[in-house]
Amino acid sequence: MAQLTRVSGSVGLITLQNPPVNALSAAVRQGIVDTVKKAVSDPLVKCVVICGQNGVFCGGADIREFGAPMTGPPLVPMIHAIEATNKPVVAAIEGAALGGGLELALGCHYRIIHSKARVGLPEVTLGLLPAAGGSQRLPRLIGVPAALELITTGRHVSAAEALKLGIVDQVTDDNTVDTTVKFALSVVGRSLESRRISTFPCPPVSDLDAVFDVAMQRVRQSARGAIAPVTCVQAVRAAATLPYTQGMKREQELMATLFTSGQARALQYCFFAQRAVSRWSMPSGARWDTSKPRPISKAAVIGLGTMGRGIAVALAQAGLSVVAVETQEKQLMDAKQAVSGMLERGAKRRGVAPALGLVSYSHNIQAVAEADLVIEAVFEDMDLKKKVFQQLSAVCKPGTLLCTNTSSLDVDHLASQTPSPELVVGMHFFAPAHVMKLLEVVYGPRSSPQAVATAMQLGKKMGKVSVAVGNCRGFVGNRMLKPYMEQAFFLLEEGATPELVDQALEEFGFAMGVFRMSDLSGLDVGWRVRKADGLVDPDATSGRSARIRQGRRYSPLGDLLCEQGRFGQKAGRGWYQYDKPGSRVAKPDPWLHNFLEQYRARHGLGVRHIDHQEVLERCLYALINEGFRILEDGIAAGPEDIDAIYVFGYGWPRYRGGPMFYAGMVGLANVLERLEHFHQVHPDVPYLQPCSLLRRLVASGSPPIQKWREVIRKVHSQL
Ligand SMILES: CCCCCCCC/C=C\C=C\CC(=O)SCCNC(=O)CCNC(=O)[C@H](O)C(C)(C)COP(=O)(O)OP(=O)(O)OC[C@H]1O[C@@H](n2cnc3c(N)ncnc32)[C@H](O)[C@@H]1OP(=O)(O)O
Repeated sequence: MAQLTRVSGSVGLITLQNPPVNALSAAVRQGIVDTVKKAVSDPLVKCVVICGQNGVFCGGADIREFGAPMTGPPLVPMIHAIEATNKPVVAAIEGAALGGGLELALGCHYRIIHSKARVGLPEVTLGLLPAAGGSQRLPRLIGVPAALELITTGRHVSAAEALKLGIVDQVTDDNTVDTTVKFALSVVGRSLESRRISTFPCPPVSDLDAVFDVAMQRVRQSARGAIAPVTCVQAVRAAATLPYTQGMKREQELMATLFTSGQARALQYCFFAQRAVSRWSMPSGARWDTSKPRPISKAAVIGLGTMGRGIAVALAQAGLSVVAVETQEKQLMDAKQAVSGMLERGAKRRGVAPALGLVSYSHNIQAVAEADLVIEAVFEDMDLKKKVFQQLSAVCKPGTLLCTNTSSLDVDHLASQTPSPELVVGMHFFAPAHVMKLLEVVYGPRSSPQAVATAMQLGKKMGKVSVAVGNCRGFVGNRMLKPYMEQAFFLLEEGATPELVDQALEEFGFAMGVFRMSDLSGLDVGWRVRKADGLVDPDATSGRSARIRQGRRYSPLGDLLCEQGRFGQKAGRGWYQYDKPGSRVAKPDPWLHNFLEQYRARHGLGVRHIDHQEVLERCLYALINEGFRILEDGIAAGPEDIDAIYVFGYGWPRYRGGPMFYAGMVGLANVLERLEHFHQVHPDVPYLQPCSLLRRLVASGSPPIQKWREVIRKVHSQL
């Protein structure tokens, strides 16, 4: 809806009304068309101000409407009509003017913005381009290079920067609507000829081809397979090289290709998934809206290795006072320096003062006595963590929330070391903890809803995408990673190379293939876990039995590399070779290829041709299958939780929506059929056996992902 009122005698004030962000739904667009017409034809109205209700100008097109057939008046002619009026129209921007919201403002003759508001054309993050004239007007207003950067990144711009770039005409600290009303009155009678951006020529650029070549190269490199950034460059090129009308035609053509693309659907799904995970629920029925978090002002971190340092930084940057504890003096001194450095660099980037004073350091665990919440981040060893939890129980004040940053150990077992297991949750950060967006909040069977609510709220405060998950080996992310990596190892046994597997996964859109990733994180990490699980058997050297452990197919390849000291990047060799330890440039290693050949010969393994399709199906479908098991087990409440975890923590390409969304896109029946095939070929690989929830979903007609929860609920009610 949009409402027209007359204020200050002769100003037609149009207020967009569609909470929470005044998105341009069909009703709002209709409202704008009607009120503009009315204001223009009202002789008492001399000028028009457009604003949004509740302190937000407009969050853009209503993303919820994208999946459905278009109704209501289209945006492009609506904005043209505003630009063409003979009465000045001024946008009063509070909160945000994003996407179609900024395009609407660019159709106005002037723009006044509040100093705390921001503007931007983030369509590219939704797999789209600014197709209500944004790609044609913005370059005409601020020049091609600046517009290219804003449109291809989707970056939000502060009011101050918007003024500097020339996007807005004035910044105010006062009441934006009052200021804009006065401004509108002051420009009544002035010619509007020079205020219609569509009539501007694009400011000339000296070497246009070079500018676009560089931009295209940049987006191709950083977008890794995403089509919208490339299309955005093409649209801006149209602005720079074509008359406005033809540029608009091109904008629409390009938008049409994006609008129906799977990538746009995936990215829009991610937008809502990111927000849906904050509405968490537990199998007990506890929920986000009925569980009240505790206030946390003082936190503590135990253990200042890489993870502990990052967590301390994340907490301090969120404004909490932090006690950082490390028992070893030398490690404590190193950590102090490292944490201060990270805080200083972060503050410089964000243009704020570093929160150095918020962190205090101690080698004595007694220092955490007054903390409201403690995050244990010591070495991944159950006995050590148990000891820390026992100490914490003795030291902390009553009611302190005890959290563990374990990546796979049993949170409930740790909880049992304390007299208040309801106050224990997992807070699984991802390295580097002050940078990575994902936080898995792990609840055990005894964790209280209040403890979960507190950890989730703290995650939000730290700017994380926090996902509440149940307690099981590896939780959600690492549990799904296991079958994925296992398939990659098996593919090497069957004839693939690390390069082939990684190339297939990187072309799919992963930032790094499984072997490069494994070299980066260190092969010894998994080796230690496998040893603890009793899987590593140094005596089993040849024959089929050497590749069977605990009754199922097993590849000892990773163990054999570790026995050679090939721990990955830090050792200068792993699945690849590196110029020196710590170098990041992975090169194919003839030693490794020779080693694989000898290994296959020793075990009598035939080599066959493996193509990218098989790599993707084996690795990804095994991972997805485990995702369905996780849903079936109630470890994740819905597919959005799994997808958010993979997109924000595991480098899954956002434009593919996450593993569960991807399964829906390729077709659940297809995934099931391929898993059945692979399981038939490899009956000794339980991870390839299709999960019963997947069968159930296919049997119920492969409903859209939004309906999976209904099927899952039915499955759970029958258990
Ligand atoms: C056939 C081919 C031709 C087709 C031609 C079509 C022509 C189309 C022309 C123009 C197209 C324009 C494209 C766009 O405008 S796309 C939208 C661009 N806008 C955005 O990307 C902004 C998205 N929103 C945000 O960034 C934030 O929400 C923000 C506005 C900054 C507010 O942030 P915050 O205060 O943190 O609040 P939340 O993010 O939690 O959001 C609150 C709730 O509002 C919902 N929301 C937000 N934006 C939208 C939107 N644009 N549409 C619908 N809903 C939106 C959000 O989901 C939250 O809801 P909930 O609490 O239920 O999760």
